[in-house]
Amino acid sequence: MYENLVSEAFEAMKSAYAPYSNYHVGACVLCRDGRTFRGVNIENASYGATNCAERSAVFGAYSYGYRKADIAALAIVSDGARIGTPCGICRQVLSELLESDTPIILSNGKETMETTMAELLPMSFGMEDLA
Ligand SMILES: O=c1ccn([C@H]2C[C@H](O)[C@@H](CO)O2)c(=O)[nH]1
Ligand SMILES: [Zn+2]
Repeated sequence: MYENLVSEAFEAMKSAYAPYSNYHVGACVLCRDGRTFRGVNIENASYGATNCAERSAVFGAYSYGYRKADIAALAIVSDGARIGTPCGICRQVLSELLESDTPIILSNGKETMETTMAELLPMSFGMEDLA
């Protein structure tokens, strides 16, 4: 499943800007109307200013007016030795910007797995806690 989405994420990964870590990540959001939004990790000499690929991709979709109900799936791929999973900051951001059961496909080209935000960040903090 989601072979085309994973392929597009790998295509995006070629544009990753990662001169410090040399760890390249690509992501691709699939919207329910078929549109896709790519993202890559973009590093900075001020390391903390780095943006991850999955946040870049989801921010792209949101920038065109798509919201979590419009997002069908997210692929995140990397060139690491093992499958990369989203960092803590991305888990927090994605838990608000994706439905908890939206398929998230992770791959490093050798292995592929599917997960969800419900699995990646159980008991998450969100806007309902601010009521
Ligand atoms: O899920 C992840 C994990 C890490 N990175 C990026 C951030 C940084 O550029 C590099 C090393 O942490 O990988 C992502 O884009 N997504
Ligand atoms: Zn991240």
